[in-house]
Amino acid sequence: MTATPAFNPPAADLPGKPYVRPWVPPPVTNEKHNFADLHAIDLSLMDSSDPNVVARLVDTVKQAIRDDGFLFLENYGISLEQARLSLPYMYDNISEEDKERLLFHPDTGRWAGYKHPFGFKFNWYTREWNNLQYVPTCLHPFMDEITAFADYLTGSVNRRLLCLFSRVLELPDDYLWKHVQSHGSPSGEGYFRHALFRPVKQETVKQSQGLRMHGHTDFGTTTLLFSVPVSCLQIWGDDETWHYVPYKPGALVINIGETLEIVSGGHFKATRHRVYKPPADQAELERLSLVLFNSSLGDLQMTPAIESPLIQREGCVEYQGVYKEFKKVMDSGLSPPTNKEWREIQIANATDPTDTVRNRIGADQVLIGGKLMNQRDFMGVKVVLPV
Ligand SMILES: O=C(O)CCC(=O)C(=O)O
Ligand SMILES: [Fe+2]
Repeated sequence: MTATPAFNPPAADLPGKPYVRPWVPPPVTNEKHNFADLHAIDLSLMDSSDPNVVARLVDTVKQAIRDDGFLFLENYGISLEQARLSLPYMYDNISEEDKERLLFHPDTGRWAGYKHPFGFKFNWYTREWNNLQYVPTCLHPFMDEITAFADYLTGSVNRRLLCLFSRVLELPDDYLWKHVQSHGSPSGEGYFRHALFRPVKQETVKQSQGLRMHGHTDFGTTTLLFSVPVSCLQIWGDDETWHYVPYKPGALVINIGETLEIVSGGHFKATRHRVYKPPADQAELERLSLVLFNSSLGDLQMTPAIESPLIQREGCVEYQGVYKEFKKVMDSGLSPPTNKEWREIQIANATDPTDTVRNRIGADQVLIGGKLMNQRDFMGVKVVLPV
């Protein structure tokens, strides 16, 4: 096979573009305990002319998405320098007027816009890509780079990943890309996030018990996160405890979303993860977070791709979370929510870890086998997640 073209970003020094200093990675933690051991996938092996190399790659991917639902991706075509991880610092120049005008309103079922609790988040949806009016003015000079970057992540990296996942399901290479993934902007119906989190006040750490985002699974197809040195992302292991995701410079952390868990009939695992305070030696560091949340077509019925020879041969797998709960809904004769209904109701009802009213036993929480769980019901689907 011919080699996949590498990312070729627009120049960073075009006339009129403000200078942005390169990103200086903060120090890694000295903490060694309690880190997950994840599979690493070299995406460039997909282009190998040796069919055995490609077959081994598909096998490794199969194991990683069944075992962990999280994996590292390397050699995917973007170098660390090209990623321009400093661009989020441009939000330091956002005007007060833009902050207010572009404030996000999750009750719409979308996380679009700007949020400023402990640092900031800016989420890019189709509306933001298509209309500069919804983009902070201070970012306008960088639209070419930000768009090209998200386009490459979606159209090249995610497309190749979905090709590998289609092969695991023994379906045609473009199956997931054509029939499941949404298209139409650099993030399709999903979104791209720039975020920079400042050190959290002691009072907030106490209120949230160290949590920054509750245990959850992502709604979409795949999530692509840039690996960053400040360790906050944790995954729920088979041992039923939380483990930090280690730092792998330049790698992408890939996580499987609920849509793929359901489409694969539970063969892929939408792993539960959360955002927690970093180890003590990183408590005072800023944390960068660049993430592309890929989403499926909004009107996709969340059901397994029964034409998959893997599913036909081995049946569906009901060992965990969301697929199992969707199956209960289908077995009772009701039709499960569409993808859009499913993601929007969850976004509109999301709770913050500092919400001391909802985050209590008897409100959103229950004890199951001695473990504290969030238990909620969305459109007849029961969602039980470790806190
Ligand atoms: O910021 C991160 O590392 C991950 C956030 C996350 O899991 C999410 O927003 O779904
Ligand atoms: Fe997530």
